[in-house]
Order: sequence, then structure tokens, then C-alpha cells
Amino acid sequence: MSTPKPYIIQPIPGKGMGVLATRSIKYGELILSESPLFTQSHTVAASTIQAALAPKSDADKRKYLELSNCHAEMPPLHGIYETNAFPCGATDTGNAVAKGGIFLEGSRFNSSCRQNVNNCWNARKEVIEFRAVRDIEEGEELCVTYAEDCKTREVRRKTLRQKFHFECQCPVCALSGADLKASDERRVMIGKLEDEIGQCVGRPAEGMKKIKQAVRLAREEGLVLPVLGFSYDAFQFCVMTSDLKNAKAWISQTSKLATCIRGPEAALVYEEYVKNPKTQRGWGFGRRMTLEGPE
Ligand SMILES: C[S@@+](CC[C@H](N)C(=O)[O-])C[C@H]1O[C@@H](n2cnc3c(N)ncnc32)[C@H](O)[C@@H]1O
Repeated sequence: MSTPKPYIIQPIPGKGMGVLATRSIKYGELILSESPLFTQSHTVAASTIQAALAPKSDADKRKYLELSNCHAEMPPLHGIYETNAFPCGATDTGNAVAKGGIFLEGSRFNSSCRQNVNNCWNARKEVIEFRAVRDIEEGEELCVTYAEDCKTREVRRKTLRQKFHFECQCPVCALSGADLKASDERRVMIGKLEDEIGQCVGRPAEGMKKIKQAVRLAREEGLVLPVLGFSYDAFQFCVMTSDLKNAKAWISQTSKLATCIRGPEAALVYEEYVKNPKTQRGWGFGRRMTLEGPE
């Protein structure tokens, strides 16, 4: 990782502390790689957190207590944990979270409904990695997302209010009038297409059309993560129909996106398919046809 750090932590109006870029940061660049102060599995309570903190230095204990706490209804040790923990071990595709961890610097990333940073747990190194998911300019706030992308502002805000007790002040939630309406419509449509794509197993040509539309909308809306999922879906449709040329193009795009968003190690899962798409076990499962490649 390049030093010095490409960010500073400082107060952000309306959001408490936050993270600002101190120079331009390139798409895919590793911004921060951090070990957990401690992790917790499944049952979390003030007592389990106290036990995890006990062997830590006084300075680290103090830093933990200085983290933000949006859960006044809980014992402070637990409230701080629920406000700041990141998943360790789950992917960012919504699988069950086995373990959560506290990261003293990573905890300072605020949320944006158009994130420019993605967090991904690196299980081999036991660190959380934060990467730029697009080019970032000096002075921009670096934000991950705590919200579900493919919902309207009203639904996203409601979820964030319920889970974290704050009113999202990100640039997408600050939209109004026709811009807000267009953003909401794009997000709802992407979510709808995502569901429909999952039901197109026996209709690959139709599934591919929906993928192309969903990718276009996600790009228009500045959402990067959904494109990764859609690219892999498109690869699977091509695998099913023995469309080697387009299968190669989609898996190559999937692998490049995964490398930038989740890191080179996370992208290794696609390595065999990049070399030879026919190794995917669904190869040739459906009727042979030529679909479409990525734009
Ligand atoms: C994990 S902390 C992030 C860092 C925090 N701002 C701090 O001062 O340490 C989560 C808290 O930050 C604030 N926050 C994060 N994203 C925000 C946003 N988009 N709009 C307003 N507040 C936000 C909320 O108070 C939330 O409970």
C-alpha cells in the first residue's frame, strides 16, 4: 500500500467525523488495509465486548470508547459495536454474516447511497480492505454504503433511521424534484430487473436483454457493485448456451471489476473460468445460441 495515507479523518458537517481524500485516488486503489481491534461472532453483548477489550492497551480502549454511538438504548460498549462493526467473512453480496469486527480507522467512513469506496474482508490476511470503486478527486469525502442500493430514498432513509438512527445526508439523498424521481425510478428498476434476471434461467436471451438494461441503469446511477453481479449472471447465461466468445468477455469483465472492487485475491475465484469458461459446471446445459457481450 502506498504511503502516506491518501486520506484524513476530520469533522464533516452534519455527520460527525468522516474521511476525506487528500489527493486524487484511482479506481481500484487500496485506500486502507486494517486489522480488527477485535471481532465478535454471532452473539454479541456488552460482556463479550468487555472480554474482547480486556487485553487491549489503554490507548486502544480509549479509542474504542471515542467511536460514534447511535444506539443510546443499549449499554455503551454494545451501542458502539453496533454502530461501527463491519462484516468479516461475509461477502458484499448479502450472504449471512458470520463475524463482525471493529476497525478504529475504518469506522470513520460515513455512508453514501452512491459509495466511492468498498469494504471487503480479506480472510487470508485477516484484514479489512477499503478500495476506491471509481476515480476520486482530492477533497471528496470517502464513503462506503450502509444502505441497500436498489431502493427509493424513502425506503433507504427509513432503513438507516431504524438501524442507525440517522437521516442520510449523502448527495443522492439530497436530490430533489425531477432528479430525485429519476434516481428513485432507476434504482427500483434495477432491483426489479435483478429479480427478473434470477427467474430467466430457461430464457437466456430474455435474461441477457434484462442484464444489459440493468447494467446501463446502474452505470447511469453511478452504482458499481450491481454491475459486478450482473456481469457474472451474464457469464452464466453464456455458459448455459455454449456461447464461448461472450462467456469469455463477461467473465473477463467480472474478474476485472472484482479485482478493483474486492481486490486481486477475491478475484481469484474467477481465474479458472477466465482461462476456460467451459470449466463452469453449467457449460452447455441449455440450447446452443449466441447471446450478447458487454458494452
Ligand atoms: C460508523 S459511524 C461513521 C463515522 C462517524 N461519523 C463518526 O463520527 O465516527 C456511523 C455514524 O456516522 C453518521 N453517519 C454516517 N453516514 C452518514 C450520512 N450519510 N449522513 C449522516 N450521518 C451519517 C451517523 O451518525 C452514523 O450513526
